[in-house]
Amino acid sequence: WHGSGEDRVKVVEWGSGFLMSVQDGASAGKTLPERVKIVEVGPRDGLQNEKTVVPSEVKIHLIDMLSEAGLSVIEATSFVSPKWVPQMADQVEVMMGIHRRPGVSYPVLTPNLKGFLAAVKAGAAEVAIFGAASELFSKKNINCSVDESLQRFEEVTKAAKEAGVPVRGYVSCVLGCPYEGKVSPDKVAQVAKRLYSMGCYEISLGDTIGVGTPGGMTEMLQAVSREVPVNALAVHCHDTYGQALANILIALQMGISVVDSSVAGLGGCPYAQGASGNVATEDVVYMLHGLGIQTGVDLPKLMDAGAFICRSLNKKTSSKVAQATCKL
Ligand SMILES: CC(C)(COP(=O)([O-])OP(=O)([O-])OC[C@H]1O[C@@H](n2cnc3c(N)ncnc32)[C@H](O)[C@@H]1OP(=O)([O-])[O-])[C@@H](O)C(=O)NCCC(=O)NCCSC(=O)C[C@@](C)(O)CC(=O)[O-]
Repeated sequence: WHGSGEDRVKVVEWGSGFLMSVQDGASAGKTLPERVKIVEVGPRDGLQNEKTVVPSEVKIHLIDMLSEAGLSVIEATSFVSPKWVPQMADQVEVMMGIHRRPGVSYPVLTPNLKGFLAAVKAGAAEVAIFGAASELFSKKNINCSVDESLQRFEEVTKAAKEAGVPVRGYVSCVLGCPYEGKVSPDKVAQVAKRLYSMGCYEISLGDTIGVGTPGGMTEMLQAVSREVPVNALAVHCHDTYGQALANILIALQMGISVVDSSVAGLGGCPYAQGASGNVATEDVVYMLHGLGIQTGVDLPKLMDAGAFICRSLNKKTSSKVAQATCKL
């Protein structure tokens, strides 16, 4: 049971029965990971696009609820220019306010050395740099070409290495760009390789506008995995066209065991026209548990976090699982 009073509803994880047939069918003969690490990006990717200012206390409470729910990686905020992304301007308050649970990592986005230094000063113990496989998206998002961005990221990874801070790397627009259209898998592989070579321990491949389908996902992952070991890859799927879970299943079948998602399916990138929210964490957890894959996440507690942020933002959840089981 989950919630209280009239809102109390029964959450049943139907997963194992239904998804066994998926295992018997689509995944037949393919080994799925026993455990998946979920990287919760709701407080950053989810909230960066909100039009009205979300109070820092709400962000802090959300992050604390997510860590209570068992998520081991929660992307907390961004150290980017407040002129570019005003919603993340309270990054220091957020980093200072959260109750850090042992064993939980709270990475933050840092586009350049200035952001990295500010993040470390605010207590960040892990950072993420974010590049793109599309020139026009790179220009719109971080105001420089892909090559220029990689030079900036070299400065960040060098400083991070000296400070002993792990760095995660993102590649955006891996399955399509809102400004350039189709993106070549080879370009994605080149950018991923550069980020990995400069010391990123994990490369998250972002379908920023959620246009990819399983065929494109397979082709792109084949190209990238020729350059970067599969165990250093993650997928980051937006769900604009409803393809995210299918694409994630493909990634799992190809040996990837790190999945980014956003509670209640919040989000979208302010510099990617048409980008909708990330795949909902609730839906990813439901699918993974149904496949018998461990996540360490308590689904009812996660749904409480989703209900909390939806109430605070006065919006409906995008999670199908939450819609099916709650009166949101
Ligand atoms: C990268 C910049 C800063 C370049 O922006 P710029 O204007 O080219 O930077 P600049 O170096 O010329 O500096 C201009 C001003 O910004 C300041 N500045 C410079 N750096 C920083 C910093 N780190 N923190 C705070 N302030 C900064 C700097 O001090 C200066 O201040 P002023 O003198 O005008 O007062 C800007 O374009 C920016 O902040 N972009 C961030 C965009 C962003 O956050 N996008 C969303 C995240 S990406 C995403 O969502 C995709 C992802 C990761 O989720 C994966 C996926 O879905 O694909």
